[in-house]
Amino acid sequence: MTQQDRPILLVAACALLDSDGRILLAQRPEGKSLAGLWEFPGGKVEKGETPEETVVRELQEEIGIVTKVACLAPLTFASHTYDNFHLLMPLYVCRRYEGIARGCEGQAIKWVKPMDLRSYPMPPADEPLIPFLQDLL
Ligand SMILES: Nc1nc2c([nH]c(=O)n2[C@H]2C[C@H](O)[C@@H](COP(=O)(O)OP(=O)(O)OP(=O)(O)O)O2)c(=O)[nH]1
Repeated sequence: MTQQDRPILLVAACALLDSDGRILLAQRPEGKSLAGLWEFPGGKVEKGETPEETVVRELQEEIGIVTKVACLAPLTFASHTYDNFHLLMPLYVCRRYEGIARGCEGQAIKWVKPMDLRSYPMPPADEPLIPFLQDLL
């Protein structure tokens, strides 16, 4: 695939924080691309959605917590070329939400201290995001 043929894929993701300043990571399930890697909850921005609405929806669907657009603060973004698309992924931080996080789609989840983020293999697009979280927290 040449650079010209590669579409930009807009994915919105979120660093959900607990009161101890730990970050929620979710493990990508078997059968999906990048299976087994640890990611920030989120997903593709669907037609008619803002990225913030995507995050609110995905957090509810995947992690079972309820939050609001106003509770999301933009932190940074990932911009990374994969084989079949170029990923553009805004990363939000969310500290205010209701409910207890769980893997609603059977995926493993983990609350991780900022210092320990590098112990969890992440998609290549996510690597440059780690220092932003470590500086924030
Ligand atoms: N949610 C999320 N996706 C990420 C991260 N890093 C990263 O490269 N991605 C990629 C993986 C996927 O290609 C895409 C998110 O798509 P998705 O999660 O909505 O869809 P999906 O699992 O069905 O993905 P796919 O099997 O179609 O590739 O963004 C991340 O930290 N969080």
